[in-house]
Amino acid sequence: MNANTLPDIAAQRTQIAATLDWVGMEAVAARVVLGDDVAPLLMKADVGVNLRQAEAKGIHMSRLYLALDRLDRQPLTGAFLEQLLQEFLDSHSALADQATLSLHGELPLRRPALVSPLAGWKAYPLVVHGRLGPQGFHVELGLQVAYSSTCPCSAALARQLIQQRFAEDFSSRELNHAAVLDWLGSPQGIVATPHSQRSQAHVQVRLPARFERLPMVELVERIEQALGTAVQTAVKRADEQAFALANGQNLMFCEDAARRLHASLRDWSLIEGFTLRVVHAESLHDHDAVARASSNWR
Ligand SMILES: Nc1nc2c(ncn2[C@@H]2O[C@H](COP(=O)(O)OP(=O)(O)OP(=O)(O)O)[C@@H](O)[C@H]2O)c(=O)[nH]1
Repeated sequence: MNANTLPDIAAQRTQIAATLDWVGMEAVAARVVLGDDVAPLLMKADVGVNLRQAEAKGIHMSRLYLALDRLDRQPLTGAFLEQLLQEFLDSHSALADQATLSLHGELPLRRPALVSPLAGWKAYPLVVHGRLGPQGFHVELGLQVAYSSTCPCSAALARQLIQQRFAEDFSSRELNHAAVLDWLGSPQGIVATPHSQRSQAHVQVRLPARFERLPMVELVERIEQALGTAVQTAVKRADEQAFALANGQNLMFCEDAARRLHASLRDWSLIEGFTLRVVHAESLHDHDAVARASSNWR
C-alpha cells in the first residue's frame, strides 16, 4: 500500500463552502533554538494558515507539523522565521496566503539576590509570534515580568497614622533621642504599613524583520530596571530588608509603572514598536488595577 491508495479527505470538496481565517494546530511540542545565549527550550507552537479556498475541505496539517522540526536545528533569526512561514505557504500554495507561528514557553534566567551572594532561577513567560501574508512579514516578542508594587496612597495614609500615634504617645513625654529611637523600633510606633501587591508587566515588542538575535535577556533587564522591584529568587533576611527599602523608595500606581516602561522602551533601537499592559493584583481590593500603553503599534 502506498500514499496514493489511502483515502485523502483533505483533497475533497466541502459541502459548506466558506473561507476560514485560520486553520492549524495549537500547542504542538517543539524544541526551539532561540539563540546562542540560551539552551534550546521545549516550547508549545501554534501554527496555521488561512484557508482562502471556500470549497477546499481542509489544509495539510502534517506539512506544517513536519516543517516545525527545523526549529531544533538553527537559531531563530528573522530570516529563518520568514523562511519557515514561507515554507508553510509554499506547501499550501493554492489554499493559503497567510501563515502564522506562535511559540510559547518560559525563559529561564539565573537572578542574583539583592545583598547576599546567592542566586536562583526565574521563569519568564515568553512568546515569539511571526506572521507572513499580503501585509508582509511581522515578528513580535512578548515577555511577562513579575514585580512588587507598593501603593503610594496607602503609604501616605500609613505615614499619617504613624505621625498621629507619635503625637499621642509623646504628648506628655519628654522628647529624647533614646525614647524616640526605641519607639520607632516598636510595633506601637510603626502602627500602620502600606499594602504591596505582586504585579505583572506584559510587554510585547515588534522586532525588525531582519533581526539576528532575539533580545530576550535585554528586554527582561530593561523591564526590571525600569520597575525597580522585580520579584526575587533566593532571599535571606539581608535581602528581604533591601527589598523592603527598595519598595519604600519605589512607590507606584499602575499608571506609574506603565509610564516608566513606556519611557524605557520608546527609544530602544532594537525594536520598532511596543504595546504593554501592567496588572497590579490589588491586595486592597478583590479586583486588579490595570494600565496599558503603546508606541508605533499597528
Ligand atoms: N485538515 C485537517 N486534518 C486533520 C484534522 N484533524 C486531524 N487531521 C489529520 O492530519 C493528518 C495529516 O493531513 P495531511 O497533511 O493532509 O496528510 P497527508 O495527506 O498524508 O499528507 P500530504 O500528502 O502532504 O497531503 C490527516 O491524517 C488528517 O486526518 C483536521 O481537523 N483538519
